[in-house]
Amino acid sequence: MAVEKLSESERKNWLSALDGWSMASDRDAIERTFKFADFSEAWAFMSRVALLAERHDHHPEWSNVYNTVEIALTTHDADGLSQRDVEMAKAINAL
Ligand SMILES: C[C@H](O)[C@H](O)[C@H]1CNC2=NC(N)=NC(=O)C2=N1
Repeated sequence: MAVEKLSESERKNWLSALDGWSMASDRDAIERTFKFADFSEAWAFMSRVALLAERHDHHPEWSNVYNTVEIALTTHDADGLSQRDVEMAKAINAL
Protein backbone atom coordinates (compact mmCIF):
# COMPACT_ATOMS: atom_id res chain seq x y z
CA MET A 1 0.00 0.00 0.00
CA ALA A 2 1.51 3.34 -0.99
CA VAL A 3 2.19 5.45 2.04
CA GLU A 4 2.43 9.23 1.65
CA LYS A 5 4.78 11.48 3.55
CA LEU A 6 3.12 14.05 5.82
CA SER A 7 2.95 17.59 4.41
CA GLU A 8 4.55 20.50 6.27
CA SER A 9 1.20 21.67 7.66
CA GLU A 10 0.22 18.14 8.73
CA ARG A 11 3.50 17.84 10.61
CA LYS A 12 2.94 21.03 12.56
CA ASN A 13 -0.60 19.94 13.50
CA TRP A 14 0.37 16.48 14.60
CA LEU A 15 3.54 17.33 16.46
CA SER A 16 1.71 19.77 18.69
CA ALA A 17 -0.75 16.99 19.54
CA LEU A 18 1.79 14.27 20.26
CA ASP A 19 2.84 14.82 23.90
CA GLY A 20 6.50 14.12 24.50
CA TRP A 21 7.47 13.48 20.87
CA SER A 22 9.79 15.75 18.88
CA MET A 23 11.25 15.85 15.38
CA ALA A 24 14.59 14.08 15.04
CA SER A 25 17.33 16.57 14.29
CA ASP A 26 19.08 14.46 11.66
CA ARG A 27 16.25 12.82 9.72
CA ASP A 28 12.56 12.74 8.92
CA ALA A 29 11.39 10.93 12.06
CA ILE A 30 9.83 11.60 15.44
CA GLU A 31 11.39 10.43 18.66
CA ARG A 32 10.71 10.18 22.35
CA THR A 33 12.67 8.91 25.37
CA PHE A 34 10.85 6.99 28.11
CA LYS A 35 12.29 6.44 31.59
CA PHE A 36 10.98 3.75 33.93
CA ALA A 37 11.58 2.69 37.55
CA ASP A 38 13.83 -0.19 36.48
CA PHE A 39 14.63 -2.60 33.68
CA SER A 40 11.64 -4.80 34.42
CA GLU A 41 9.25 -1.86 33.87
CA ALA A 42 11.07 -0.86 30.70
CA TRP A 43 10.88 -4.40 29.38
CA ALA A 44 7.15 -4.61 30.12
CA PHE A 45 6.62 -1.38 28.16
CA MET A 46 8.68 -2.69 25.25
CA SER A 47 6.61 -5.89 25.20
CA ARG A 48 3.42 -3.85 24.89
CA VAL A 49 4.89 -1.62 22.18
CA ALA A 50 5.99 -4.74 20.31
CA LEU A 51 2.40 -6.01 20.29
CA LEU A 52 1.20 -2.60 19.07
CA ALA A 53 3.80 -2.65 16.30
CA GLU A 54 2.56 -6.02 15.10
CA ARG A 55 -1.04 -4.88 15.24
CA HIS A 56 -0.24 -1.68 13.32
CA ASP A 57 2.24 -3.43 11.04
CA HIS A 58 4.44 -0.45 11.83
CA HIS A 59 7.67 -1.03 13.73
CA PRO A 60 9.77 1.30 15.86
CA GLU A 61 13.49 1.90 15.73
CA TRP A 62 14.37 1.67 19.37
CA SER A 63 17.05 1.17 21.99
CA ASN A 64 16.97 0.21 25.66
CA VAL A 65 19.57 0.86 28.36
CA TYR A 66 18.40 -0.45 31.75
CA ASN A 67 15.33 1.73 32.62
CA THR A 68 15.44 3.95 29.51
CA VAL A 69 13.74 3.25 26.17
CA GLU A 70 14.40 5.53 23.19
CA ILE A 71 11.95 5.20 20.32
CA ALA A 72 12.15 6.69 16.83
CA LEU A 73 9.29 6.40 14.36
CA THR A 74 9.59 6.86 10.62
CA THR A 75 7.99 5.12 7.66
CA HIS A 76 10.50 3.19 5.61
CA ASP A 77 8.02 2.68 2.76
CA ALA A 78 7.57 6.45 2.51
CA ASP A 79 11.19 7.27 3.25
CA GLY A 80 10.03 9.69 5.94
CA LEU A 81 7.26 10.63 8.34
CA SER A 82 3.73 9.44 7.50
CA GLN A 83 0.35 9.20 9.15
CA ARG A 84 1.31 5.71 10.32
CA ASP A 85 3.98 7.21 12.56
CA VAL A 86 1.46 9.58 14.08
CA GLU A 87 -1.00 6.76 14.74
CA MET A 88 1.72 4.63 16.32
CA ALA A 89 2.95 7.51 18.52
CA LYS A 90 -0.61 8.15 19.68
CA ALA A 91 -1.07 4.45 20.48
CA ILE A 92 2.22 4.35 22.41
CA ASN A 93 1.24 7.45 24.37
CA ALA A 94 -2.03 5.76 25.28
CA LEU A 95 -0.29 2.75 26.90
C1 LIG B 1 5.69 -5.75 4.64
C2 LIG B 1 5.36 -4.86 5.84
O1 LIG B 1 3.98 -4.55 5.83
C3 LIG B 1 6.11 -3.54 5.70
O2 LIG B 1 7.48 -3.79 5.56
C4 LIG B 1 5.87 -2.63 6.92
C5 LIG B 1 6.38 -3.24 8.20
N1 LIG B 1 6.65 -2.27 9.25
C6 LIG B 1 7.03 -1.01 8.95
N2 LIG B 1 7.49 -0.18 9.89
C7 LIG B 1 7.92 1.07 9.59
N3 LIG B 1 8.38 1.87 10.56
N4 LIG B 1 7.90 1.49 8.33
C8 LIG B 1 7.46 0.76 7.30
O3 LIG B 1 7.46 1.21 6.15
C9 LIG B 1 6.97 -0.56 7.59
N5 LIG B 1 6.50 -1.37 6.63
